[in-house]
Amino acid sequence: MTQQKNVLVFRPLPEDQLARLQAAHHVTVADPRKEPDAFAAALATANGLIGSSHTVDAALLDAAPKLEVISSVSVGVDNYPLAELHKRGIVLCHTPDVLTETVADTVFAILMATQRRVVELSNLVRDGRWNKNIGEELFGTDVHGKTLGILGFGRIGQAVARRAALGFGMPVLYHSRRPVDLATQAPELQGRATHTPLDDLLARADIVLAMLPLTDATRGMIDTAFFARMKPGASFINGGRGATVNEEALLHALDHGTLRAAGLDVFAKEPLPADSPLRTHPRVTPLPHIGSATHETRHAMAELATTNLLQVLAGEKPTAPYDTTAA
Ligand SMILES: NC(=O)c1ccc[n+]([C@@H]2O[C@H](COP(=O)([O-])OP(=O)(O)OC[C@H]3O[C@@H](n4cnc5c(N)ncnc54)[C@H](O)[C@@H]3O)[C@@H](O)[C@H]2O)c1
Ligand SMILES: O=C(O)[C@H](O)CO
Repeated sequence: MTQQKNVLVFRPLPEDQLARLQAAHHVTVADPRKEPDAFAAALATANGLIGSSHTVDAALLDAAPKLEVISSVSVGVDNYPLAELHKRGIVLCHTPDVLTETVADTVFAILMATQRRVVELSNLVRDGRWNKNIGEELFGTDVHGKTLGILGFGRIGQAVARRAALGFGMPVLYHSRRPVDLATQAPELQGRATHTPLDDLLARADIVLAMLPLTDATRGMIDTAFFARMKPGASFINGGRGATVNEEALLHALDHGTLRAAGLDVFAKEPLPADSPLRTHPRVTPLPHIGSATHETRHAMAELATTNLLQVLAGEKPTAPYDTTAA
């Protein structure tokens, strides 16, 4: 039997996963947004943290001197100070793979909605403004057969590429630091996805998808020069992290450049501030960070995060550790 430890749950967990933790450990549930004092008190004795969407910094770690593991209910790890965790020997775990296909579905939904103006035209019907056959000023742009350029050709980027190439006959170009070995990683994309220098990708893609993690290298990477190099009339989709994009540059490209439209699931600041022009821009389809937000997938993420936490607290190797030395 594992020694009982102190676990701090900082975002709601499904009941069955909470019960798994409670069966093995002393568990405190305290959301820092709602119960900052209870959260701070539990932090002082916590051996394990589990949750998501909360920025962990060195000061928080100082207040958690017994911490052995943080189990994030997310695949992205940009909320965590990786070097600090490594220095302090705190294990970080995350939830890759279980959300890949769902996020790829969401990205494809935004892509389709953006190209075919689905939300805008649905609102026209809902608002009682459908009083004649729509004319070409409201036509969309084809998806099938168009060229998709992907930055961030990892698990989710490749899952989107499969939908695009195999389902919609779209040639896929991808840019990454090194070519992906399609023969071993994604054989079905051989001959359908091509490693392409960034300039070339931007000049040729009809739709550019960013599916990047937020790192020092990717923060603000999608800037004025990036949009200026995109093919005139192309669209931009972001399913990765908002802060990889300079949002002023994006707005400028929409209003004064040649960007046709943008579909965004993520923003530099979330929830999107009420005064953000991206909220109401006629050629932006904004979504409230719903990439993985299905009942099945959110449960699978919570289950994997719970398993990771229990494994580390039992002295075992977790199913999905994150390498805190990785750049
Ligand atoms: N919108 C959502 O709800 C949602 C859901 C899940 C994940 N995400 C985001 O998507 C990201 C990707 O998830 P994943 O599971 O595919 O991760 P992954 O690690 O499998 O893929 C990320 C890819 O980006 C590449 N990359 C990193 N830095 C780069 C750079 N500077 N230039 C070019 N390529 C670079 C990596 O080599 C890797 O191939 C996550 O880190 C997260 O931020 C968003
Ligand atoms: O990284 C992730 O898993 C998603 O963005 C949800 O936070």
